[in-house]
Amino acid sequence: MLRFLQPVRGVLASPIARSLIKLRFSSDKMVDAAVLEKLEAAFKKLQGTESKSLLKKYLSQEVFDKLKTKKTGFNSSLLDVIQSGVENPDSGVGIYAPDAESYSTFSDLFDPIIEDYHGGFKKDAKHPNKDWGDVDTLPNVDPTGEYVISTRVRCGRSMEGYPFNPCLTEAQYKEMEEKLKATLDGFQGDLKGSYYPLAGMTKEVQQKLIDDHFLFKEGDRFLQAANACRFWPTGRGIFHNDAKTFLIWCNEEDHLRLISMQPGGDLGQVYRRLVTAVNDIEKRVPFSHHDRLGFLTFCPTNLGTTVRASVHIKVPKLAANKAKLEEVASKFNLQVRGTRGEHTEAEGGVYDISNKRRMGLTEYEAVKEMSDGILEIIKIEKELP
Ligand SMILES: Nc1ncnc2c1ncn2[C@@H]1O[C@H](COP(=O)(O)OP(=O)(O)OP(=O)(O)O)[C@@H](O)[C@H]1O
Repeated sequence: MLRFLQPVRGVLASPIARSLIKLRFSSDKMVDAAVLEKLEAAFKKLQGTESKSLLKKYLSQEVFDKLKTKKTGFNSSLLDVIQSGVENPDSGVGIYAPDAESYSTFSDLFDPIIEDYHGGFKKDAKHPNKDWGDVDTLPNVDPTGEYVISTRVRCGRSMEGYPFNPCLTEAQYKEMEEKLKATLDGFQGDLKGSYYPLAGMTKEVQQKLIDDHFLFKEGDRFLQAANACRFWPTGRGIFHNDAKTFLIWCNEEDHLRLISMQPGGDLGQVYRRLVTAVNDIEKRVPFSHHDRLGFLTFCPTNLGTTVRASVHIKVPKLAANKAKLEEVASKFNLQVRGTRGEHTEAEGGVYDISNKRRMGLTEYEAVKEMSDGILEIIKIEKELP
């Protein structure tokens, strides 16, 4: 520590040096001068943008000063948390947790963002226990098949004992992929399938899987700026059953994404399949869970249930008035995305509409929120002249 502080003694007048000296006796966990300098530059850059991100909204000078010298046991600093939002001022949120400890070390920034995003999950709130509810009670949201093109429910899981993307080593990526592969034989019946590593997959096959909405896209600038794409494509891949109705993404944004999807609006069937698969894999792989925050994920928007239930839906009358569509969606706590997912545009009038909140409610309630909202959206669409 002392050896490290000596070079800055000559510049005691600078705010960076003062912060370091102040913390010298209070904590072993403090960032080095180079990181602090980058952080100061990043904060200045963010202040100079018109960004509408939650990062910009909640990273006040006071919060910044309180957090800028801290780091976690994995050496993650505030820079690791905010760099994606700084690089991408068009981010909706703009922060990621490089490791689980970040949620507490940088709680002065995470907590208000979590509360804002998840509709009032306060810093003293506790996420409810996992509860998939009565899996036989969710409806087909569009029995006539006029509006809903496909339905998908996904959840994220982190393997216990591993940090998130920015802190993973190449060896850990490989190890995690092997661990997943070793469990996949356990799937029975229509969940049975094969694992396809990204390394070695032809570009044509990869692009077809992306175009068909089965596989994550490559080169996501938000994840790249968050330092989440190191050693790509090592340790990344996709498992799917023959019918491509049940899929697992390995080491994209989260360690695992478990996905159930199919054409049409039969949410009940999609949900039952996901619940069966998650219950099955949870018996074989231990997942990171936090007492207060629920299941842990890389992005704070996914904490808690981690569930995003979505439909691809065509509502031409509502789409002709995007403001109205957004108004209805927000009334039902829904999020509207483009056809290829977050940060994309609607193609041919097809929107991806999903539950926005994932914390402070159960898995069942999160999916029900989407279901109720979509039923209402279809009703409004039918009533419009
Ligand atoms: N209901 C749906 N039917 C078909 N494809 C869907 C549906 N919902 C999402 N997708 C597809 O899933 C892929 C991934 O989308 P996207 O990355 O937005 O969401 P995600 O996997 O839930 O993760 P995240 O919220 O972290 O971005 C995209 O190709 C998207 O079009």
